[in-house]
Amino acid sequence: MSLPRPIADSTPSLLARGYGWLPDRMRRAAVPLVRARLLGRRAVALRGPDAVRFVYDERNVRRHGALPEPVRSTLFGHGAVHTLDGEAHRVRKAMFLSLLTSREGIGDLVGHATGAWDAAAARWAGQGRVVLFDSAAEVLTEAVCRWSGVPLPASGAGPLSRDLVAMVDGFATVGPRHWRARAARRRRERWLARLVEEVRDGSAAVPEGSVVDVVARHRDADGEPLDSRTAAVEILNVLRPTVAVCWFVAFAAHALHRWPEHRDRLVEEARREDRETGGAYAEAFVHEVRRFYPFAPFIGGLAVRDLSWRGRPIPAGALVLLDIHGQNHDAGLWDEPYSFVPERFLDRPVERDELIPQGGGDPAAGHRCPGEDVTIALLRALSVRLARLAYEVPEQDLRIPLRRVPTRPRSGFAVTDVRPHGG
Ligand code: HEM
Repeated sequence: MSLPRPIADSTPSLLARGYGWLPDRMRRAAVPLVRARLLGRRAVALRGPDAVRFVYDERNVRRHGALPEPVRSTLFGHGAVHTLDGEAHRVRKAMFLSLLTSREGIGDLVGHATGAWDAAAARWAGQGRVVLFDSAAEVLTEAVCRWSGVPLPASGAGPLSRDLVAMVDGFATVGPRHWRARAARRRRERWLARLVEEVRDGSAAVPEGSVVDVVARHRDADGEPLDSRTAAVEILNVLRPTVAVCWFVAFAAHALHRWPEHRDRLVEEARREDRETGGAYAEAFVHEVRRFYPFAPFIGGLAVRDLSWRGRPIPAGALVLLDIHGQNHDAGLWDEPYSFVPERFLDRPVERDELIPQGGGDPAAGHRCPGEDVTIALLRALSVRLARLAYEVPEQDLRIPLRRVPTRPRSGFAVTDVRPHGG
């Protein structure tokens, strides 16, 4: 099977255009399939619920060998669950799902996060200027360490939170941000591998059933425990994305600033229902934050064999991308996709393969994010707290550049004159 004509490599264009690259290409294509060449490899990009089912079918697309080295050395780690297929993936994934989907476990994590937020908010009141992105990252680092059995460093949550943020911030770029991400990963993998070794030889103790305990005792599909470095990689695959919820916290602050009517509705619902962690409206708000604001641009794997998508050939070995950002703004799926309208999620159930900010399909059977319930619960509770917090928004650069991946409000969303109890 061959492509109609040679295609120039689009990697520089992707790096330069960021979130706009794929949706722009899609807009120009007559069919929802784009052909490109990335990192020297043939690539096709798809979108839509049918494409989700196609891409998440392991008979079509597999992950082994698909992730470029710069992404493995920053964002996910070598040997991570993201890179596995078949039985090896299912067994490793079951470990994550057991840790991340129990109602009780999520409730405990949210409790740690709201406790850390309230303590931090009391401190913010005495500070001149607070950058919400950075402060939320510290709150979430403190919470996830307490919850997962990872000892909080004596220096506090700050340096660790900056390393965890760096791993996400530097995966899709060249230059200093990328080198910071690599260094942060090396440092934290070494530190957590030592912790796993100490837990295994009995010189350190962690709570039974905690993330560190479960990962240290986990056995893979081959019956073998994880080597300590891979165990560290997987512990980081809980810590790092939990802290990455700070991107959505900054976006939630941005939304409440641009469209303040949502603030009253969040506060009013929490008061009416006596639910500190928010109700149906808070959940709809969170879904809209995850849909509307750009975070993960796309996911990808390799075509297992010669495939055909809507009659169009995809050669074996091609990189198959699912256009997450584009699908979350597809006018065929969402009315007025570029308007921020949480109510859209009150009117209809969330379809599994339509809203895909954290991947699609069934998380147990494929690679969909196992932390989606955690993300929603954390963001619900913190959005309500954010809505209740009184503060001023000083002059700053709140633009969200689409060329930067991952993006965020340029200023990180700074606030002043914080009054924790609504002034
Ligand atoms: C900050 C918000 C988050 C976003 C935007 C996000 C997004 C994603 C995306 C796009 C994927 C890839 C899906 C695929 O490859 O098909 C993924 C996978 C994953 N996420 Fe998340 N995630 C978030 C939060 C979390 C949290 C809170 C955790 C854990 C505490 C988590 C743990 C994971 C793991 C372990 C995987 C790999 C799953 C697999 O390969 O089977 N994520 N996430």
